[in-house]
Amino acid sequence: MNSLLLLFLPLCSAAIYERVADLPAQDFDYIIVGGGTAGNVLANRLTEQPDISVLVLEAGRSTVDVLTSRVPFFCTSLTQTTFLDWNFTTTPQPGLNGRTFPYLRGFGLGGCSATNVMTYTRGSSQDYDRYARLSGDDGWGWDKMQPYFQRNERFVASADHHNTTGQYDPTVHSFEGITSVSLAEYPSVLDGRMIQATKELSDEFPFNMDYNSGYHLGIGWHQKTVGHGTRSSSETSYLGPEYIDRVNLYVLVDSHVTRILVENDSTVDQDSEPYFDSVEFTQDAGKTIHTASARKEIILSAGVIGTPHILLNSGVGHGNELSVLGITPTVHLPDVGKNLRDQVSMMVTWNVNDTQLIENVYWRNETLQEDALAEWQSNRTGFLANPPSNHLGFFRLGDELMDEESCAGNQTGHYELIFGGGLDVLPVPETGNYFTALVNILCPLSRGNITINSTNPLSPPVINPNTLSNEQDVVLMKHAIGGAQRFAAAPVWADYILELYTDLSDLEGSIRAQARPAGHSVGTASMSPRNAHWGVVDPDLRLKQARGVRVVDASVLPYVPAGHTQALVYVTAERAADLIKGGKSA
Ligand SMILES: Cc1cc2nc3c(=O)[nH]c(=O)nc-3n(C[C@H](O)[C@H](O)[C@H](O)COP(=O)(O)OP(=O)(O)OC[C@H]3O[C@@H](n4cnc5c(N)ncnc54)[C@H](O)[C@@H]3O)c2cc1C
Repeated sequence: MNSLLLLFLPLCSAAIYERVADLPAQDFDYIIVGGGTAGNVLANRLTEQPDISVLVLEAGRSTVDVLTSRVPFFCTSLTQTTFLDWNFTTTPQPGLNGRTFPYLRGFGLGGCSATNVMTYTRGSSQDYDRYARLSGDDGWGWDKMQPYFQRNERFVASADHHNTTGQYDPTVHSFEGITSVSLAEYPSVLDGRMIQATKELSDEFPFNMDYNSGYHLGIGWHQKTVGHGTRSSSETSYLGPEYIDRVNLYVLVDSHVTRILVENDSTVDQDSEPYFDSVEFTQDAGKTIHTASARKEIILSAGVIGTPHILLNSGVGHGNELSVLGITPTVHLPDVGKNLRDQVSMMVTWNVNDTQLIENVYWRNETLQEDALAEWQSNRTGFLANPPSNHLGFFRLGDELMDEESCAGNQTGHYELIFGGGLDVLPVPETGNYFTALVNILCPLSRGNITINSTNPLSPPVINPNTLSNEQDVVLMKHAIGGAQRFAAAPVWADYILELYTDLSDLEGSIRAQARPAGHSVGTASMSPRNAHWGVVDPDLRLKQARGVRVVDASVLPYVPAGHTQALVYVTAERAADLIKGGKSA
Protein backbone atom coordinates (compact mmCIF):
# COMPACT_ATOMS: atom_id res chain seq x y z
CA MET A 1 0.00 0.00 0.00
CA ASN A 2 2.73 2.46 0.97
CA SER A 3 4.86 1.67 -2.05
CA LEU A 4 1.81 2.16 -4.30
CA LEU A 5 1.17 5.56 -2.80
CA LEU A 6 4.80 6.44 -3.31
CA LEU A 7 4.37 5.92 -7.03
CA PHE A 8 2.48 9.18 -7.07
CA LEU A 9 5.52 11.02 -5.79
CA PRO A 10 7.84 12.28 -8.51
CA LEU A 11 11.15 10.46 -8.57
CA CYS A 12 13.14 13.63 -8.22
CA SER A 13 16.07 14.14 -5.94
CA ALA A 14 14.83 15.00 -2.46
CA ALA A 15 16.16 18.15 -0.89
CA ILE A 16 15.37 20.90 1.51
CA TYR A 17 12.15 22.57 0.43
CA GLU A 18 11.32 26.15 1.30
CA ARG A 19 7.70 26.42 0.17
CA VAL A 20 4.90 24.01 0.92
CA ALA A 21 3.66 24.42 -2.67
CA ASP A 22 6.86 22.74 -3.87
CA LEU A 23 6.26 19.57 -1.88
CA PRO A 24 5.19 16.76 -4.20
CA ALA A 25 2.60 15.35 -1.77
CA GLN A 26 0.53 16.22 1.27
CA ASP A 27 0.68 12.87 2.96
CA PHE A 28 3.69 10.87 4.05
CA ASP A 29 4.30 7.73 6.06
CA TYR A 30 5.91 9.66 8.89
CA ILE A 31 5.86 13.35 9.72
CA ILE A 32 8.62 14.48 12.02
CA VAL A 33 7.96 17.78 13.78
CA GLY A 34 11.29 19.52 14.37
CA GLY A 35 14.50 18.93 12.42
CA GLY A 36 16.66 19.23 15.53
CA THR A 37 19.05 16.89 17.30
CA ALA A 38 16.63 13.97 17.58
CA GLY A 39 14.43 14.75 14.56
CA ASN A 40 17.23 14.45 12.02
CA VAL A 41 18.37 11.10 13.43
CA LEU A 42 14.87 9.77 12.80
CA ALA A 43 14.69 11.38 9.36
CA ASN A 44 17.87 9.57 8.43
CA ARG A 45 17.12 6.17 9.96
CA LEU A 46 13.50 5.93 8.80
CA THR A 47 14.41 6.80 5.20
CA GLU A 48 16.93 3.93 5.14
CA GLN A 49 13.78 2.01 4.14
CA PRO A 50 13.29 3.07 0.51
CA ASP A 51 9.52 2.46 0.52
CA ILE A 52 8.93 4.74 3.49
CA SER A 53 8.38 8.47 2.95
CA VAL A 54 9.25 11.01 5.62
CA LEU A 55 8.44 14.69 5.91
CA VAL A 56 10.40 16.83 8.37
CA LEU A 57 8.77 20.14 9.33
CA GLU A 58 11.23 22.60 10.82
CA ALA A 59 10.38 26.12 11.98
CA GLY A 60 13.82 27.53 11.17
CA ARG A 61 16.20 27.17 8.23
CA SER A 62 19.36 25.31 7.34
CA THR A 63 22.30 26.19 9.58
CA VAL A 64 24.98 24.55 7.46
CA ASP A 65 26.28 27.80 5.99
CA VAL A 66 26.10 29.91 9.15
CA LEU A 67 29.65 30.75 10.17
CA THR A 68 28.83 31.26 13.85
CA SER A 69 27.40 27.75 13.95
CA ARG A 70 30.20 26.05 12.02
CA VAL A 71 33.25 27.63 13.69
CA PRO A 72 33.71 25.82 17.05
CA PHE A 73 35.23 28.78 18.92
CA PHE A 74 32.21 30.94 18.09
CA CYS A 75 29.87 28.66 20.07
CA THR A 76 29.82 31.01 23.04
CA SER A 77 28.52 33.83 20.84
CA LEU A 78 25.54 31.58 20.01
CA THR A 79 24.49 31.65 23.62
CA GLN A 80 23.43 35.26 23.11
CA THR A 81 20.26 36.22 21.28
CA THR A 82 20.67 35.35 17.61
CA PHE A 83 18.56 34.42 14.61
CA LEU A 84 19.49 30.80 15.33
CA ASP A 85 17.57 30.88 18.60
CA TRP A 86 13.88 30.87 19.53
CA ASN A 87 14.58 33.83 21.85
CA PHE A 88 12.44 32.52 24.68
CA THR A 89 12.55 34.24 28.07
CA THR A 90 11.82 32.59 31.41
CA THR A 91 9.42 33.89 34.00
CA PRO A 92 11.08 35.75 36.90
CA GLN A 93 12.91 33.15 38.99
CA PRO A 94 12.36 33.59 42.76
CA GLY A 95 15.35 31.32 43.51
CA LEU A 96 17.56 33.62 41.43
CA ASN A 97 16.54 36.96 42.93
CA GLY A 98 13.61 37.32 40.56
CA ARG A 99 15.81 37.52 37.49
CA THR A 100 14.59 36.38 34.05
CA PHE A 101 16.80 34.57 31.56
CA PRO A 102 16.97 33.96 27.85
CA TYR A 103 16.01 30.27 27.66
CA LEU A 104 18.15 29.26 24.72
CA ARG A 105 16.80 26.76 22.16
CA GLY A 106 18.24 26.23 18.70
CA PHE A 107 16.05 27.49 15.85
CA GLY A 108 16.82 25.81 12.53
CA LEU A 109 17.93 22.47 11.16
CA GLY A 110 20.14 20.81 13.75
CA GLY A 111 18.21 22.50 16.57
CA CYS A 112 20.36 22.83 19.68
CA SER A 113 23.06 20.60 18.14
CA ALA A 114 23.76 23.51 15.78
CA THR A 115 24.01 26.09 18.55
CA ASN A 116 25.23 24.29 21.67
CA VAL A 117 28.73 24.26 23.12
CA MET A 118 29.47 20.83 21.54
CA THR A 119 30.54 19.06 24.73
CA TYR A 120 30.14 15.32 24.23
CA THR A 121 29.40 13.54 27.52
CA ARG A 122 27.30 10.43 27.86
CA GLY A 123 26.68 10.71 31.61
CA SER A 124 27.20 7.81 33.98
CA SER A 125 26.04 4.24 33.29
CA GLN A 126 23.80 4.63 36.34
CA ASP A 127 21.85 7.39 34.58
CA TYR A 128 20.76 4.94 31.89
CA ASP A 129 20.06 2.15 34.35
CA ARG A 130 17.80 4.56 36.23
CA TYR A 131 15.84 5.28 33.01
CA ALA A 132 15.48 1.52 32.53
CA ARG A 133 14.27 0.99 36.11
CA LEU A 134 11.92 3.92 36.00
CA SER A 135 10.33 3.06 32.65
CA GLY A 136 10.24 -0.68 33.25
CA ASP A 137 12.10 -1.24 29.95
CA ASP A 138 15.66 -2.56 30.29
CA GLY A 139 16.29 -1.50 26.69
CA TRP A 140 17.02 2.00 28.03
CA GLY A 141 19.80 0.64 30.30
CA TRP A 142 23.51 1.34 29.73
CA ASP A 143 24.49 -2.06 28.33
CA LYS A 144 21.61 -2.27 25.88
CA MET A 145 22.18 1.30 24.68
CA GLN A 146 25.76 0.57 23.59
CA PRO A 147 24.84 -0.28 19.96
CA TYR A 148 23.22 3.13 19.66
CA PHE A 149 26.37 4.93 20.78
CA GLN A 150 28.16 2.89 18.12
CA ARG A 151 25.71 4.03 15.46
CA ASN A 152 25.76 7.67 16.51
CA GLU A 153 29.44 8.41 17.14
CA ARG A 154 32.28 8.72 14.65
CA PHE A 155 35.43 9.46 16.62
CA VAL A 156 37.89 11.36 14.42
CA ALA A 157 41.37 12.83 14.72
CA SER A 158 41.72 16.31 16.17
CA ALA A 159 42.21 19.15 13.71
CA ASP A 160 45.80 19.70 14.88
CA HIS A 161 46.54 15.96 14.54
CA HIS A 162 48.30 15.89 17.92
CA ASN A 163 49.05 12.55 19.52
CA THR A 164 45.93 11.66 21.55
CA THR A 165 47.35 8.55 23.20
CA GLY A 166 46.29 8.55 26.84
CA GLN A 167 43.74 11.31 26.28
CA TYR A 168 40.83 8.93 25.64
CA ASP A 169 40.09 5.21 25.61
CA PRO A 170 39.51 4.01 22.04
CA THR A 171 37.72 0.88 23.27
CA VAL A 172 34.72 2.89 24.47
CA HIS A 173 34.30 4.79 21.20
CA SER A 174 32.93 4.16 17.76
CA PHE A 175 34.74 5.14 14.60
CA GLU A 176 31.91 4.26 12.25
CA GLY A 177 28.90 6.29 13.31
CA ILE A 178 27.55 9.55 11.91
CA THR A 179 28.17 12.43 14.33
CA SER A 180 31.83 13.44 14.57
CA VAL A 181 33.45 13.54 18.00
CA SER A 182 37.02 14.57 18.73
CA LEU A 183 39.41 15.79 21.41
CA ALA A 184 40.97 19.24 21.74
CA GLU A 185 41.65 20.71 18.31
CA TYR A 186 44.17 23.23 19.57
CA PRO A 187 46.42 23.25 22.64
CA SER A 188 45.77 25.54 25.60
CA VAL A 189 48.45 27.00 27.84
CA LEU A 190 46.45 25.46 30.71
CA ASP A 191 46.81 21.84 29.52
CA GLY A 192 49.99 20.90 31.39
CA ARG A 193 48.88 22.53 34.63
CA MET A 194 45.47 20.83 34.48
CA ILE A 195 47.04 17.37 34.27
CA GLN A 196 49.55 18.25 36.99
CA ALA A 197 46.68 19.36 39.29
CA THR A 198 44.99 15.96 38.85
CA LYS A 199 48.23 14.34 40.09
CA GLU A 200 48.60 16.69 43.04
CA LEU A 201 44.95 16.28 44.10
CA SER A 202 44.43 12.73 42.94
CA ASP A 203 42.08 11.81 45.82
CA GLU A 204 39.46 14.42 45.10
CA PHE A 205 40.21 15.35 41.47
CA PRO A 206 41.76 12.26 39.83
CA PHE A 207 42.50 11.99 36.13
CA ASN A 208 39.93 9.94 34.22
CA MET A 209 41.20 8.97 30.78
CA ASP A 210 37.68 8.67 29.42
CA TYR A 211 34.63 10.02 31.20
CA ASN A 212 32.45 8.44 28.50
CA SER A 213 33.18 4.87 29.58
CA GLY A 214 30.17 4.70 31.91
CA TYR A 215 32.37 5.58 34.90
CA HIS A 216 32.64 9.34 34.63
CA LEU A 217 34.13 10.58 37.93
CA GLY A 218 37.36 12.56 37.62
CA ILE A 219 38.88 15.04 35.19
CA GLY A 220 39.37 14.18 31.55
CA TRP A 221 40.14 15.70 28.19
CA HIS A 222 37.11 17.46 26.78
CA GLN A 223 35.40 15.50 23.99
CA LYS A 224 33.38 17.56 21.53
CA THR A 225 31.05 17.11 18.56
CA VAL A 226 33.64 18.57 16.24
CA GLY A 227 35.06 16.93 13.14
CA HIS A 228 37.95 18.30 11.11
CA GLY A 229 37.81 21.60 12.94
CA THR A 230 34.09 22.14 12.25
CA ARG A 231 30.91 21.66 14.31
CA SER A 232 29.16 18.37 13.64
CA SER A 233 25.42 19.04 14.09
CA SER A 234 22.56 16.68 13.38
CA GLU A 235 22.05 18.56 10.12
CA THR A 236 25.66 18.30 8.94
CA SER A 237 25.81 14.65 10.01
CA TYR A 238 22.41 12.90 9.74
CA LEU A 239 21.22 15.14 6.87
CA GLY A 240 24.68 15.27 5.31
CA PRO A 241 25.29 15.15 1.54
CA GLU A 242 25.16 11.35 1.43
CA TYR A 243 21.62 11.30 2.90
CA ILE A 244 19.78 14.49 2.00
CA ASP A 245 19.20 13.41 -1.60
CA ARG A 246 17.21 10.32 -0.70
CA VAL A 247 14.07 10.42 -2.82
CA ASN A 248 11.86 9.46 0.11
CA LEU A 249 13.06 12.29 2.39
CA TYR A 250 11.35 15.69 2.38
CA VAL A 251 12.53 18.50 4.62
CA LEU A 252 10.35 21.61 4.68
CA VAL A 253 11.90 24.58 6.46
CA ASP A 254 10.25 27.82 7.65
CA SER A 255 7.35 25.68 8.87
CA HIS A 256 6.05 26.45 12.33
CA VAL A 257 3.88 23.57 13.54
CA THR A 258 0.96 24.79 15.59
CA ARG A 259 -1.05 21.66 16.42
CA ILE A 260 -1.50 17.98 15.75
CA LEU A 261 -5.04 17.10 14.71
CA VAL A 262 -7.35 14.21 15.43
CA GLU A 263 -8.47 12.15 12.41
CA ASN A 264 -10.88 14.13 10.22
CA ASP A 265 -10.81 16.78 12.92
CA SER A 266 -13.89 14.96 14.25
CA THR A 267 -15.20 14.92 17.79
CA VAL A 268 -13.41 12.26 19.73
CA ASP A 269 -15.32 9.05 20.25
CA GLN A 270 -15.59 8.68 24.03
CA ASP A 271 -14.86 4.96 23.88
CA SER A 272 -11.71 4.95 21.79
CA GLU A 273 -8.39 6.64 22.05
CA PRO A 274 -8.09 9.67 19.77
CA TYR A 275 -6.12 9.03 16.61
CA PHE A 276 -3.89 11.91 15.52
CA ASP A 277 -3.17 11.73 11.82
CA SER A 278 -2.27 15.22 10.65
CA VAL A 279 -0.16 18.19 11.47
CA GLU A 280 -1.12 21.85 11.17
CA PHE A 281 1.57 24.40 10.34
CA THR A 282 2.16 27.86 8.94
CA GLN A 283 4.89 29.43 6.85
CA ASP A 284 3.69 33.02 7.19
CA ALA A 285 3.11 33.58 10.92
CA GLY A 286 -0.43 32.23 10.84
CA LYS A 287 -1.83 34.06 7.81
CA THR A 288 -2.11 30.74 5.96
CA ILE A 289 -2.60 27.40 7.71
CA HIS A 290 -1.50 24.17 6.02
CA THR A 291 -1.98 20.56 6.97
CA ALA A 292 -0.04 17.43 6.10
CA SER A 293 -1.09 13.87 6.91
CA ALA A 294 0.84 10.95 8.31
CA ARG A 295 -0.18 7.48 7.17
CA LYS A 296 1.78 5.79 9.95
CA GLU A 297 2.83 8.18 12.69
CA ILE A 298 3.46 11.74 13.70
CA ILE A 299 6.73 12.04 15.60
CA LEU A 300 7.12 15.08 17.82
CA SER A 301 10.81 16.06 18.04
CA ALA A 302 10.32 19.75 18.74
CA GLY A 303 12.39 19.64 21.92
CA VAL A 304 11.76 20.18 25.58
CA ILE A 305 9.84 23.44 25.00
CA GLY A 306 8.37 22.94 21.52
CA THR A 307 6.95 19.47 22.10
CA PRO A 308 4.83 20.26 25.20
CA HIS A 309 3.84 23.56 23.59
CA ILE A 310 2.41 21.77 20.54
CA LEU A 311 0.74 19.12 22.71
CA LEU A 312 -0.95 21.72 24.92
CA ASN A 313 -2.13 23.69 21.90
CA SER A 314 -3.58 20.43 20.56
CA GLY A 315 -5.62 19.82 23.70
CA VAL A 316 -3.23 17.25 25.16
CA GLY A 317 -2.55 18.11 28.78
CA HIS A 318 -4.44 18.70 31.98
CA GLY A 319 -8.07 18.69 30.82
CA ASN A 320 -9.34 21.27 33.33
CA GLU A 321 -6.44 23.65 32.84
CA LEU A 322 -6.94 23.55 29.07
CA SER A 323 -10.72 24.01 29.33
CA VAL A 324 -10.30 27.07 31.56
CA LEU A 325 -8.09 28.55 28.89
CA GLY A 326 -10.65 27.81 26.15
CA ILE A 327 -8.90 24.88 24.51
CA THR A 328 -10.94 21.70 23.97
CA PRO A 329 -9.15 18.82 25.68
CA THR A 330 -8.39 15.85 23.43
CA VAL A 331 -6.30 13.73 25.81
CA HIS A 332 -6.18 14.21 29.59
CA LEU A 333 -2.47 13.88 30.38
CA PRO A 334 -1.80 16.19 33.34
CA ASP A 335 1.98 15.75 33.16
CA VAL A 336 2.45 17.44 29.78
CA GLY A 337 4.84 20.36 30.35
CA LYS A 338 5.37 19.45 34.01
CA ASN A 339 8.59 17.99 35.40
CA LEU A 340 10.89 20.44 33.59
CA ARG A 341 14.31 19.55 34.95
CA ASP A 342 17.44 21.51 34.18
CA GLN A 343 20.91 21.87 35.61
CA VAL A 344 22.14 25.09 37.17
CA SER A 345 25.48 26.74 36.42
CA MET A 346 27.70 29.42 37.84
CA MET A 347 31.10 30.72 36.80
CA VAL A 348 33.89 31.02 39.34
CA THR A 349 36.79 33.05 37.99
CA TRP A 350 40.27 33.93 39.19
CA ASN A 351 42.71 36.59 38.05
CA VAL A 352 45.84 34.86 36.81
CA ASN A 353 49.41 35.61 35.98
CA ASP A 354 49.31 34.60 32.30
CA THR A 355 49.19 36.90 29.30
CA GLN A 356 48.68 34.01 26.85
CA LEU A 357 44.97 33.46 27.56
CA ILE A 358 42.01 34.27 25.33
CA GLU A 359 41.70 37.92 26.35
CA ASN A 360 45.15 38.83 25.14
CA VAL A 361 45.73 36.41 22.32
CA TYR A 362 42.30 36.84 20.78
CA TRP A 363 39.77 39.35 22.11
CA ARG A 364 42.24 42.21 22.53
CA ASN A 365 44.12 41.43 19.33
CA GLU A 366 42.26 42.31 16.14
CA THR A 367 45.11 41.14 13.94
CA LEU A 368 44.96 37.70 15.45
CA GLN A 369 41.18 37.62 15.10
CA GLU A 370 41.56 38.18 11.35
CA ASP A 371 44.46 35.75 11.02
CA ALA A 372 42.65 33.06 13.00
CA LEU A 373 39.55 33.36 10.83
CA ALA A 374 41.65 33.24 7.66
CA GLU A 375 43.38 30.09 8.92
CA TRP A 376 40.09 28.43 9.81
CA GLN A 377 38.59 29.36 6.44
CA SER A 378 41.53 28.01 4.50
CA ASN A 379 42.13 24.70 6.33
CA ARG A 380 39.81 24.43 9.37
CA THR A 381 42.64 24.52 11.88
CA GLY A 382 44.01 26.90 14.49
CA PHE A 383 42.61 28.72 17.47
CA LEU A 384 39.04 28.90 16.11
CA ALA A 385 38.81 25.16 15.46
CA ASN A 386 38.45 24.55 19.19
CA PRO A 387 35.67 25.47 21.63
CA PRO A 388 37.30 27.36 24.52
CA SER A 389 37.91 24.52 27.01
CA ASN A 390 40.13 21.42 26.97
CA HIS A 391 39.24 19.79 30.30
CA LEU A 392 36.22 19.00 32.43
CA GLY A 393 35.35 16.66 35.25
CA PHE A 394 32.57 15.16 37.36
CA PHE A 395 32.65 14.86 41.14
CA ARG A 396 30.56 13.70 44.08
CA LEU A 397 29.70 15.54 47.28
CA GLY A 398 29.21 14.02 50.73
CA ASP A 399 26.02 12.08 51.40
CA GLU A 400 25.59 14.01 54.66
CA LEU A 401 24.80 17.18 52.64
CA MET A 402 21.70 15.64 51.13
CA ASP A 403 18.25 14.82 52.42
CA GLU A 404 17.70 12.93 49.21
CA GLU A 405 20.18 11.47 46.71
CA SER A 406 19.37 13.47 43.60
CA CYS A 407 21.63 11.65 41.16
CA ALA A 408 21.33 8.15 39.75
CA GLY A 409 23.73 6.32 42.07
CA ASN A 410 26.92 6.30 44.10
CA GLN A 411 29.20 6.53 41.06
CA THR A 412 27.39 9.46 39.52
CA GLY A 413 28.71 12.98 39.91
CA HIS A 414 26.75 15.66 41.74
CA TYR A 415 28.66 18.46 40.09
CA GLU A 416 30.80 19.23 37.07
CA LEU A 417 33.65 21.66 36.57
CA ILE A 418 34.46 22.89 33.06
CA PHE A 419 37.79 24.65 32.93
CA GLY A 420 38.82 27.40 30.56
CA GLY A 421 41.29 30.19 30.23
CA GLY A 422 39.48 33.50 30.02
CA LEU A 423 36.13 34.96 30.85
CA ASP A 424 33.01 33.78 29.13
CA VAL A 425 31.63 37.32 29.13
CA LEU A 426 31.82 39.80 26.28
CA PRO A 427 33.03 42.48 25.99
CA VAL A 428 36.02 41.39 28.06
CA PRO A 429 37.43 43.88 30.57
CA GLU A 430 40.25 46.08 29.21
CA THR A 431 42.77 44.59 31.59
CA GLY A 432 43.30 41.35 33.46
CA ASN A 433 43.76 37.69 32.62
CA TYR A 434 41.38 35.04 33.84
CA PHE A 435 40.97 31.33 34.62
CA THR A 436 37.41 30.10 34.95
CA ALA A 437 35.67 27.01 36.28
CA LEU A 438 32.06 26.69 35.20
CA VAL A 439 30.34 24.95 38.11
CA ASN A 440 27.35 22.87 37.09
CA ILE A 441 24.96 21.16 39.52
CA LEU A 442 24.12 18.02 37.60
CA CYS A 443 20.90 16.57 39.02
CA PRO A 444 18.97 19.29 40.83
CA LEU A 445 15.77 18.45 42.66
CA SER A 446 14.06 21.71 41.58
CA ARG A 447 11.41 21.16 38.95
CA GLY A 448 9.72 23.68 36.71
CA ASN A 449 7.13 23.64 33.96
CA ILE A 450 6.04 24.77 30.52
CA THR A 451 2.52 26.13 30.29
CA ILE A 452 0.47 28.25 27.91
CA ASN A 453 -1.60 31.33 28.61
CA SER A 454 -3.23 31.84 25.22
CA THR A 455 -5.32 29.96 22.70
CA ASN A 456 -3.07 31.36 19.99
CA PRO A 457 -0.60 28.55 19.23
CA LEU A 458 1.91 31.11 17.93
CA SER A 459 2.11 32.87 21.30
CA PRO A 460 5.26 31.86 23.14
CA PRO A 461 4.94 29.30 25.93
CA VAL A 462 5.42 30.28 29.56
CA ILE A 463 8.76 28.86 30.70
CA ASN A 464 9.41 28.45 34.40
CA PRO A 465 12.49 26.35 35.20
CA ASN A 466 11.98 27.14 38.90
CA THR A 467 15.75 27.13 39.35
CA LEU A 468 17.08 26.74 42.92
CA SER A 469 13.56 26.44 44.31
CA ASN A 470 14.74 23.37 46.24
CA GLU A 471 17.09 24.24 49.11
CA GLN A 472 19.21 21.12 48.60
CA ASP A 473 20.27 22.46 45.20
CA VAL A 474 21.58 25.62 46.88
CA VAL A 475 23.52 23.52 49.39
CA LEU A 476 25.05 21.48 46.57
CA MET A 477 26.02 24.62 44.65
CA LYS A 478 27.73 26.05 47.74
CA HIS A 479 29.76 22.89 48.23
CA ALA A 480 30.53 22.54 44.52
CA ILE A 481 31.95 26.06 44.54
CA GLY A 482 34.02 24.94 47.51
CA GLY A 483 35.27 22.08 45.32
CA ALA A 484 36.29 24.50 42.58
CA GLN A 485 38.21 26.54 45.14
CA ARG A 486 40.00 23.45 46.47
CA PHE A 487 41.00 22.56 42.91
CA ALA A 488 42.36 26.07 42.42
CA ALA A 489 44.45 25.62 45.58
CA ALA A 490 46.57 22.83 44.05
CA PRO A 491 50.31 23.61 44.31
CA VAL A 492 50.60 23.87 40.52
CA TRP A 493 48.53 27.05 40.56
CA ALA A 494 50.60 28.73 43.31
CA ASP A 495 52.52 31.10 41.02
CA TYR A 496 49.68 31.29 38.54
CA ILE A 497 46.41 32.15 40.28
CA LEU A 498 46.58 35.65 41.76
CA GLU A 499 43.21 36.11 43.44
CA LEU A 500 39.54 35.25 43.26
CA TYR A 501 37.77 37.50 40.75
CA THR A 502 34.18 36.33 41.42
CA ASP A 503 32.65 37.91 44.51
CA LEU A 504 31.81 35.05 46.87
CA SER A 505 31.82 37.07 50.11
CA ASP A 506 28.15 36.23 50.71
CA LEU A 507 28.09 32.75 49.18
CA GLU A 508 24.36 32.17 48.99
CA GLY A 509 23.75 35.76 47.90
CA SER A 510 26.37 35.39 45.16
CA ILE A 511 24.80 32.16 43.96
CA ARG A 512 21.32 33.62 43.80
CA ALA A 513 22.69 36.70 42.02
CA GLN A 514 24.94 34.90 39.53
CA ALA A 515 23.77 31.32 38.88
CA ARG A 516 21.60 30.54 35.87
CA PRO A 517 19.74 27.64 34.25
CA ALA A 518 22.17 25.55 32.17
CA GLY A 519 19.94 24.69 29.19
CA HIS A 520 20.32 20.93 29.66
CA SER A 521 16.61 20.56 30.17
CA VAL A 522 14.51 17.39 29.96
CA GLY A 523 11.30 15.87 31.27
CA THR A 524 8.35 17.83 29.88
CA ALA A 525 6.88 14.75 28.15
CA SER A 526 8.37 12.10 30.42
CA MET A 527 8.30 8.42 29.72
CA SER A 528 6.79 6.15 32.35
CA PRO A 529 5.82 2.48 32.54
CA ARG A 530 3.12 1.39 30.15
CA ASN A 531 0.29 1.33 32.68
CA ALA A 532 1.46 4.13 34.95
CA HIS A 533 -1.00 6.95 35.52
CA TRP A 534 1.78 9.53 35.46
CA GLY A 535 4.02 10.50 32.57
CA VAL A 536 3.27 11.37 28.97
CA VAL A 537 4.74 8.60 26.81
CA ASP A 538 5.22 4.88 27.33
CA PRO A 539 8.65 3.21 27.14
CA ASP A 540 8.23 2.88 23.34
CA LEU A 541 7.78 6.68 23.38
CA ARG A 542 4.15 6.50 22.22
CA LEU A 543 1.86 9.22 23.48
CA LYS A 544 -0.28 7.68 26.21
CA GLN A 545 -4.06 7.33 25.77
CA ALA A 546 -3.80 8.23 22.09
CA ARG A 547 -2.85 6.66 18.79
CA GLY A 548 -0.64 7.86 15.98
CA VAL A 549 1.89 9.95 17.93
CA ARG A 550 5.33 9.40 19.39
CA VAL A 551 7.59 11.86 21.13
CA VAL A 552 11.32 11.54 20.48
CA ASP A 553 13.51 14.27 21.96
CA ALA A 554 14.91 15.45 25.30
CA SER A 555 11.41 15.93 26.70
CA VAL A 556 10.90 12.16 27.20
CA LEU A 557 13.79 11.80 29.67
CA PRO A 558 12.35 11.81 33.19
CA TYR A 559 15.62 12.88 34.84
CA VAL A 560 18.45 15.01 33.61
CA PRO A 561 21.59 12.87 33.20
CA ALA A 562 24.74 13.74 35.13
CA GLY A 563 26.26 15.25 32.03
CA HIS A 564 25.37 17.27 29.00
CA THR A 565 22.33 16.07 27.13
CA GLN A 566 23.05 15.86 23.41
CA ALA A 567 24.77 12.44 23.40
CA LEU A 568 21.81 11.01 25.31
CA VAL A 569 19.33 12.64 22.92
CA TYR A 570 21.19 11.20 19.92
CA VAL A 571 21.08 7.65 21.28
CA THR A 572 17.48 8.02 22.44
CA ALA A 573 16.56 8.89 18.86
CA GLU A 574 18.66 6.03 17.49
CA ARG A 575 16.80 3.56 19.71
CA ALA A 576 13.46 5.18 18.89
CA ALA A 577 14.16 4.62 15.19
CA ASP A 578 14.67 0.93 15.93
CA LEU A 579 11.46 0.77 17.95
CA ILE A 580 9.54 2.39 15.11
CA LYS A 581 11.11 0.23 12.42
CA GLY A 582 10.53 -2.84 14.53
CA GLY A 583 6.91 -2.84 13.50
CA LYS A 584 5.72 -1.24 16.69
CA SER A 585 3.87 1.54 14.90
CA ALA A 586 0.74 2.74 16.65
C1 LIG B 1 23.03 27.10 24.80
C2 LIG B 1 23.04 25.62 24.91
C3 LIG B 1 24.23 24.95 25.03
C4 LIG B 1 24.24 23.58 25.15
N1 LIG B 1 25.44 22.94 25.19
C5 LIG B 1 25.46 21.60 25.17
C6 LIG B 1 26.69 20.93 25.07
O1 LIG B 1 27.77 21.54 24.97
N2 LIG B 1 26.66 19.58 25.06
C7 LIG B 1 25.49 18.86 25.16
O2 LIG B 1 25.54 17.63 25.20
N3 LIG B 1 24.31 19.49 25.24
C8 LIG B 1 24.27 20.84 25.21
N4 LIG B 1 23.08 21.47 25.23
C9 LIG B 1 21.84 20.68 25.29
C10 LIG B 1 21.56 19.86 24.02
O3 LIG B 1 22.06 20.53 22.89
C11 LIG B 1 20.07 19.60 23.91
O4 LIG B 1 19.61 18.94 25.08
C12 LIG B 1 19.69 18.69 22.75
O5 LIG B 1 20.38 19.07 21.59
C13 LIG B 1 18.20 18.79 22.53
O6 LIG B 1 17.81 18.01 21.43
P1 LIG B 1 16.27 17.91 21.02
O7 LIG B 1 16.20 17.06 19.81
O8 LIG B 1 15.47 17.51 22.20
O9 LIG B 1 15.82 19.39 20.70
P2 LIG B 1 16.39 20.43 19.64
O10 LIG B 1 17.74 20.04 19.18
O11 LIG B 1 16.20 21.76 20.24
O12 LIG B 1 15.42 20.26 18.39
C14 LIG B 1 14.10 20.76 18.36
C15 LIG B 1 13.83 21.24 16.96
O13 LIG B 1 12.44 21.45 16.81
C16 LIG B 1 12.21 22.69 16.17
N5 LIG B 1 10.90 23.15 16.60
C17 LIG B 1 10.51 23.49 17.85
N6 LIG B 1 9.22 23.85 17.86
C18 LIG B 1 8.78 23.73 16.59
C19 LIG B 1 7.53 23.97 15.97
N7 LIG B 1 6.45 24.40 16.65
N8 LIG B 1 7.42 23.75 14.63
C20 LIG B 1 8.48 23.30 13.91
N9 LIG B 1 9.70 23.08 14.45
C21 LIG B 1 9.84 23.28 15.79
C22 LIG B 1 13.37 23.56 16.64
O14 LIG B 1 13.58 24.67 15.80
C23 LIG B 1 14.51 22.57 16.65
O15 LIG B 1 15.14 22.48 15.40
C24 LIG B 1 23.03 22.85 25.14
C25 LIG B 1 21.81 23.52 25.02
C26 LIG B 1 21.81 24.89 24.90
C27 LIG B 1 20.50 25.58 24.74
